[in-house]
Amino acid sequence: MELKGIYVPLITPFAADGSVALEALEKLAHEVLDAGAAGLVALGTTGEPAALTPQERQAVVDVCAAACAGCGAQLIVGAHGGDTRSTAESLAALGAQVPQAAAALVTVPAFVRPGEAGTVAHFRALAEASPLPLIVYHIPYRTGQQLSAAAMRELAAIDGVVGVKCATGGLDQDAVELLADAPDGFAVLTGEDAFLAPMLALGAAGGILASAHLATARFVELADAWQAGDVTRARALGHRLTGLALAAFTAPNPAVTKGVLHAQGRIPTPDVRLPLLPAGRAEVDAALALANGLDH
Ligand SMILES: O=C(O)C1=N[C@H](C(=O)O)C[C@H](O)C1
Repeated sequence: MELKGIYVPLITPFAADGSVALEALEKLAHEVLDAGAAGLVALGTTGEPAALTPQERQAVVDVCAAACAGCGAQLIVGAHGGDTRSTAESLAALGAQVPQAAAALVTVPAFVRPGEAGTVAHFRALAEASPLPLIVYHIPYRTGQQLSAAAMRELAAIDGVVGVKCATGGLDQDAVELLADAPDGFAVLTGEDAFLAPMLALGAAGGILASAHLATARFVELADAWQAGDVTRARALGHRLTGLALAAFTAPNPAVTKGVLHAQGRIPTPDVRLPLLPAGRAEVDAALALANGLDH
């Protein structure tokens, strides 16, 4: 199993009555897969998993699993828990629900700040118990826990840990150090939309990117261009996509992406659930203009 390319962490569309719009989700899933995405991420940050009921989360995973199965794409599912025991329970439940999933995307424990050694011990315990391979979701501005390149190498050495999603707010020294000598069979994916191009240039395997909803084929083309070593094409495309990637994050994710998808008629409402608020008109219009200019 190789993790490579562009994975779209699907938003969760809501109907006007506030329920999850599963038909719209299914349509969106097919749209991004038809545009060349390597797979879907169900219940990523972008899917607002904390605001969904357990039943809604299950339904979202089922829709994404069916869409991936239909075209041989990879399914990655977010698994969340405040501690090791509850995260292991979530992973066991996921393994029973979608044993065919390529991996579970597991956040570094948030708020607790267990230190690097505690984080490694957490993933070692999870990997031993998990029915699914694990991708470490490293996002220190949400979790409060930094990871050095050395710690990421320790994680990469654990059997069953198959990759890391680096979302560190930029291109930092630890990612550069890790990619300079990337561990075999360990996928470094970026979760920092505006830094996709430089991360690919350094050898990242791909990305998990909310903004890839809005121009999926172009993001796929960018990843393919770097893989093929076509630097001229990759650089030009990377520059064009950077504007869209930045515009998609001018309000807390996924508000702008939902606003654009709604304006394009692809989801029934732009609604997000509290504590998120909908994006403003100006933010949506700016991203919409860029997305329409790139065509999805
Ligand atoms: O859904 C995800 O997973 C992503 N999370 C990041 C975040 O919102 O912090 C952004 C990235 O584009 C996808």
